[in-house]
Amino acid sequence: MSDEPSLSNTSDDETALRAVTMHRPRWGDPTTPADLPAAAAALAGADAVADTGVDPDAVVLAEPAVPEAVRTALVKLLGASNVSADHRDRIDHTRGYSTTDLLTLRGGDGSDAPDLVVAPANHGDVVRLLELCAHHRVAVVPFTGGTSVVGGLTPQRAGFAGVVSVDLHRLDQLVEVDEISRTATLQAGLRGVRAEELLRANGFTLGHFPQSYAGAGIGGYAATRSAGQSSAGYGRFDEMVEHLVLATPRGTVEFGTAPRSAAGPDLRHLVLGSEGAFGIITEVTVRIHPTPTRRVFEGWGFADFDAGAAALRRLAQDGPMPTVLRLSDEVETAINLADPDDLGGDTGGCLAVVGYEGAAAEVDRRRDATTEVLGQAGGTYAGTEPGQAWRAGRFRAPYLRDPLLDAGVLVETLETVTYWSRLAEVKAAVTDAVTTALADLGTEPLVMCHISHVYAAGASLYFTVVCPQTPNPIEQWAAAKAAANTAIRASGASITHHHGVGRDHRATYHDEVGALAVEALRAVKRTLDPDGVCNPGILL
Ligand SMILES: Cc1cc2nc3c(=O)[nH]c(=O)nc-3n(C[C@H](O)[C@H](O)[C@H](O)COP(=O)(O)OP(=O)(O)OC[C@H]3O[C@@H](n4cnc5c(N)ncnc54)[C@H](O)[C@@H]3O)c2cc1C
Repeated sequence: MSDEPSLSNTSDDETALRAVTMHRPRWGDPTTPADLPAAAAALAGADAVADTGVDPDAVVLAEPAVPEAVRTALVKLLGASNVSADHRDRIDHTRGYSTTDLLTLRGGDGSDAPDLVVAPANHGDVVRLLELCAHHRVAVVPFTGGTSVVGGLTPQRAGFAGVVSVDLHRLDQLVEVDEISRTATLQAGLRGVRAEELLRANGFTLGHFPQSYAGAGIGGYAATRSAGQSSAGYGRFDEMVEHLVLATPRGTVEFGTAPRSAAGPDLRHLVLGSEGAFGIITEVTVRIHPTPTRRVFEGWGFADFDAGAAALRRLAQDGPMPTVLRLSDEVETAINLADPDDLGGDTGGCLAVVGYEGAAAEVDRRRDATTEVLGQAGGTYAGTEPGQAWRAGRFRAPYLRDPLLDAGVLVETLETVTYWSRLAEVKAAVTDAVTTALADLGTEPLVMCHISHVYAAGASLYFTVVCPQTPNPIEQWAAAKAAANTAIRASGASITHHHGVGRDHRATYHDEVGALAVEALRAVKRTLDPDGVCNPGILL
């Protein structure tokens, strides 16, 4: 390699990030908002009117509907300071962080606000509050970081005596580190950033860094089968999980007794991805790794997306595997939203970001071997600067959505996963469907795509869509998303690789798995949650 790799501990990397308290409808640390990049203003169109939406404090909420007896019992169980009907608390637990969620709240609609926000201190509290809510038919929404983008925090209210959001932030302990087995037991309310801090103090990393890292947490990762940006090296979150503890209205169930077992089906996978529909995950034991002593992030250029995808496939199938492996298509390479200063810059072709983490000698060995494969596959080494720039900006990128929405730009993402043999077809079908749907509304979009999670058999596709807003951007996005869902299903891909099902994907998910499978899941729900109070309308 011509340039010396940097061992990075810069102030803007994941080791320096602090967990922040987010306030809907804006992202991240309120003291560090993003400015609208000058070049992005043009994306809004000539008629755009700047609008930051209704002040959240002015959003009108219904009187809390939970029966007084339930509220009194919750106060007795958790203490008055952990049972809140405060306006700001309710707003901050209203829906998630999809663009539709944000636009709905910006429009002054607080109709999905929970009646109460409660904060249990431990597993026993969670079991008891579930029993109580089941007895009184009050719907329960588990809340870890609140960053769901699929309507996972918007339960069905009809038929229930009220809705309680269970914020798990007090379950924030690193329970145990088993250095010999290299596992750690984490309470579910731990935010990802804090979990990493605690593990780092013990010489370990979890290696799970989703783009929502500033907000999301352990319970949410497990409940949604989250995938972090280092999935090539560390795996998806569901692949890291050894053991889970689930609180249900009928008591406690534990899943996972050994690293591999032939004792029937692997029941951990009933809970991973269950999105609160079967109960509340209170504790997760995960695999951990020694803190890396070397990190290198670099860029590779490819003539086009197909050439880049073929190179990634070679690595995924025959190795070696870097820790981070992602490929932007031509449009995303040219329009780099993660680096606002670079907006509009056109380097041509496609950029791949390749990252390595681990012990120094092992990183060097893996990097040399990967370099050889990528070179043979037609890649051009672009130095460490593009990789470092991506790493430095990756957790800032979500901040950009707020000024874009303020300026009248519609921006949203969607994702899917398919086999390598169908990847190009699925990419083209989704791009075409979204483009046609939005162009029909007079708002021709930019549709960008990248691969960020690879497997021997296939890869995920992640799309970012940007266009001027129409007067009704919620309906506008609904049209685009419906077209994308149809294209995804018609091309045989899955409705989601890592965002999950929630309410938004429920119908398409049921179509994907089939009626009998849905019936089987309903039977599980009936057993664990006979009154159906656990996140009703989510997943099932
Ligand atoms: C800007 C942005 C970037 C994102 N990037 C990524 C990414 O890179 N990778 C990725 O995988 N996802 C990403 N997401 C989606 C989201 O962050 C993930 O789904 C994440 O795993 C959710 O974690 P959370 O702690 O915020 O969960 P929450 O939003 O609190 O909950 C998610 C769902 O799980 C349920 N739930 C929460 N906690 C529990 C629990 N303890 N037990 C049972 N059910 C529970 C909730 O009721 C809800 O249905 C992104 C979202 C945003 C807004």
